[in-house]
Amino acid sequence: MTHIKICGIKHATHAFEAVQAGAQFLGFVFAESKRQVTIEKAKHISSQLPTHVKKVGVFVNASQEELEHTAKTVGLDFVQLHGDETPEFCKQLTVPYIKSFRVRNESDLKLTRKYDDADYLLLDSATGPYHGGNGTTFDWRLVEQLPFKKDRFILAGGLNQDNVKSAIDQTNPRVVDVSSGVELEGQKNINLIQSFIETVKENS
Ligand SMILES: O=C(O)c1ccccc1N[C@@H]1O[C@H](COP(=O)(O)O)[C@@H](O)[C@H]1O
Repeated sequence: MTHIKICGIKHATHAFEAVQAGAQFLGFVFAESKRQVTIEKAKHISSQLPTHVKKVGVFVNASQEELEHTAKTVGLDFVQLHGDETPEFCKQLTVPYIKSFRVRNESDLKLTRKYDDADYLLLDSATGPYHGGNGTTFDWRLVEQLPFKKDRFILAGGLNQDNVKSAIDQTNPRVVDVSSGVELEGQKNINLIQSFIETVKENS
């Protein structure tokens, strides 16, 4: 079964609806972004969520101190790293981590081999001005060359209710991760969150 991560949560109601619909992971963006939340806000939302829901903090080139402090304060299960964090940096972390890769070609996939202690490896699009959350897809055929086991594979980048079935059929990820694709006019939309989750559940 494919698990679901709804990322860019800023409001408790969106978190509750996503969990009710069946999301297993929720993401809070602490990196600079239109989806950025404060530690206090994320902690407030996170403290009201069931323990089976995995809380993920999204960061870009944060220090080890910031990652670990935020994880402890908010009660994060994972930190998700979208910057230039090296394998050596990641190995020192005392919190479980997801490493993100911006995929253009096969050699981008080879980089994943260096992060052998990552809990999950997330493949995202390289198209767009931001480190993530661009709402663009990459060539899913590249996933055929995946150099790690599918049980650690998170597919991200431009997913939405219309393309997630073919994304799952083509790449068979452990987790699908969506942010832009469940937003309307820059805000999370409960109907889009529900229909994304329903589509994944029907097709995995
Ligand atoms: O969502 C953001 O604003 C963001 C900012 C900085 C790094 C990562 C971010 N989001 C992550 O990007 C991918 C793809 O998102 P989308 O569905 O294409 O919008 C996903 O992993 C988000 O968690």
